[in-house]
Amino acid sequence: KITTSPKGEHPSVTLFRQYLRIRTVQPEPNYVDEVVLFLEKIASDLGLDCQKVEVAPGRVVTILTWQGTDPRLQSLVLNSHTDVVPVFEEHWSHDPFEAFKDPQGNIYARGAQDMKCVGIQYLEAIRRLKGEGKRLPRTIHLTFVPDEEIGGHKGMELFVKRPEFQALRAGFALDEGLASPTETFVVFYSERSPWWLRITSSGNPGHGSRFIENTAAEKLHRVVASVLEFREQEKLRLQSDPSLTLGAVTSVNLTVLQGGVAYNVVPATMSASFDFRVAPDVDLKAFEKRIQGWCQDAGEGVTYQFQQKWTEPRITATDDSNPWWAEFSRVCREMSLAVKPEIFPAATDSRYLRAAGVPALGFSPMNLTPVLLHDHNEFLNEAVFLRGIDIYVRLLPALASVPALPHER
Ligand SMILES: CSCC[C@H](NC(C)=O)C(=O)O
Ligand SMILES: [Zn+2]
Ligand SMILES: [Zn+2]
Repeated sequence: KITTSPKGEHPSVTLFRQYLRIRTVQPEPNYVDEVVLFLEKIASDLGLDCQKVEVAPGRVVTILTWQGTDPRLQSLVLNSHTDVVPVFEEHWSHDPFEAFKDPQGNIYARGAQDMKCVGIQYLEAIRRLKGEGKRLPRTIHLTFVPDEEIGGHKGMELFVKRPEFQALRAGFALDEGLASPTETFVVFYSERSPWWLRITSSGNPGHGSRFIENTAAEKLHRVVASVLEFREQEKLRLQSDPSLTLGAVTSVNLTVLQGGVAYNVVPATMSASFDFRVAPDVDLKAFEKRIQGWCQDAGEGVTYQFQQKWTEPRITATDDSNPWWAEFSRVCREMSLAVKPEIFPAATDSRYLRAAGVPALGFSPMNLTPVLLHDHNEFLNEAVFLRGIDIYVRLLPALASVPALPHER
């Protein structure tokens, strides 16, 4: 239920704190009982249409819609995910699901930055615009999706394949970005492709006291060395060129090692798992060949399998060839917001939207804020949160008024 504001608190902040108290925490987020009801209540308060699409059992996408005045035009999609990552409660100074606010206005909660703030900011901007009697040409759909934090496989990945998504006729989308510790805001126009792969090495087994030839461990060591050498090169490339950001290079980490049964038994197989994040300008076929080469060079019986392999990186143009970018950047200039376009270093649901043909920008309007997503003591200051609503109050009318594009005429 939505209560009245504590004395002196802005009602948008109160609503934000209520959303933060809903435990949509992975791995068992409660979507259906609480979030959907919470969003339905807001939809009815704001006079927005509300539909629910259950993309997988218990996995509901809730869509709130503000109809535009010109039904021929494609819509603006404002996406946010409703789930949050787990917490290590003992490392938090306050209960991460209490949304405690300190005297400086810092609101501590899991999801304060990632990304319950953005979901409420969209809604509160629309509340204000509707309150001013505004009508906008393009329809605005707010999509609240499940399971982003575990890859979106039972969330956005399924949703973009559904007829209900087609029916939204999305022309452009906003989705999450990252906080920025400086005055400058960051906006993300592409993402790196997650490639999660396990390299398995097989070799001769035998007694641990002997010099067994051609062991799984020796070959695994060789391939791991090749991967880590590549890692070092990319790290140096990033460090030596100040124009590059993390998202612009390919990173890799060795994250899991498996194998072995006993100290004195040389195992027949061992494996190493890697989290690669491939930059969007990389030729993916050639990159896979390179991985194949590292395996072959390590010796017979070294193979790889993908656990996750994204092969559809897309870039949303950040020049005036993209009318959505032109409007976005114009509003930022008018508001004197410094904005830096970057490639998102990790993966968000934007990748599914872009691959479905919808240009998308990742933008969470949080400057002067340390980057604490997935970290202990995640917080957002209420003044920064409220400023974000002001920013959407300017952005949404501009984006929802982009004139008919050539394919819409
Ligand atoms: C590949 S699906 C996992 C998604 C997750 N997203 C974030 C933002 O951490 C990641 O990049 O690891
Ligand atoms: Zn997120
Ligand atoms: Zn996250």
